[in-house]
Amino acid sequence: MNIKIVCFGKLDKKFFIDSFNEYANRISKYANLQVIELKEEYQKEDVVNKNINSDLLIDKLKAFSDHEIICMDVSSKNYSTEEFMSIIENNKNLKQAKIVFVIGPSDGFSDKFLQQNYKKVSFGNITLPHQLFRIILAEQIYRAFKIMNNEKYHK
Ligand SMILES: C[S@@+](CC[C@H](N)C(=O)[O-])C[C@H]1O[C@@H](n2cnc3c(N)ncnc32)[C@H](O)[C@@H]1O
Repeated sequence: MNIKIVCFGKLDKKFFIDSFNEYANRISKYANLQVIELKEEYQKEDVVNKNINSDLLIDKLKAFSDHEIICMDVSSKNYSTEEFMSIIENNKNLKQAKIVFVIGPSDGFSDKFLQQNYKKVSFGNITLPHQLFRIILAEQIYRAFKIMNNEKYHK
């Protein structure tokens, strides 16, 4: 299975980098994981930044039209760990299993972006910083594989 995480900016603290690498290593037993980091516009007005960053994402995601695109969005439907796992599990059975998870920029997504036909997933009604969220997403992907493979981890 091929899994991509499209996100903004680089992890800028050692503890973020180490934590993400830990889960990325664990995931590598089950899937090819690739992180695509986009350059975030943050120097203009918030609404302008949001539109520029969201338009960049829409453009980038055109290259992944053969992937299932999952947009991580705080305000969308809440997914339990098991529901999240089902998304990955459903893809696992496809011949060409390709998933892209999208983490938004610090100002979130524009209305235009949210109107695109992407599946949207929330991990709950708390807003996490995008760097920390990258680690939590990686942990949930790893957890999903452990559950799918009936391996001891999830409690
Ligand atoms: C700092 S948050 C953006 C906050 C922005 N005000 C919003 O409402 O989207 C950056 C990104 O992290 C991800 N994120 C943070 N918390 C999340 C959650 N609870 N569920 C899903 N995604 C989350 C989303 O992809 C979000 O676009």
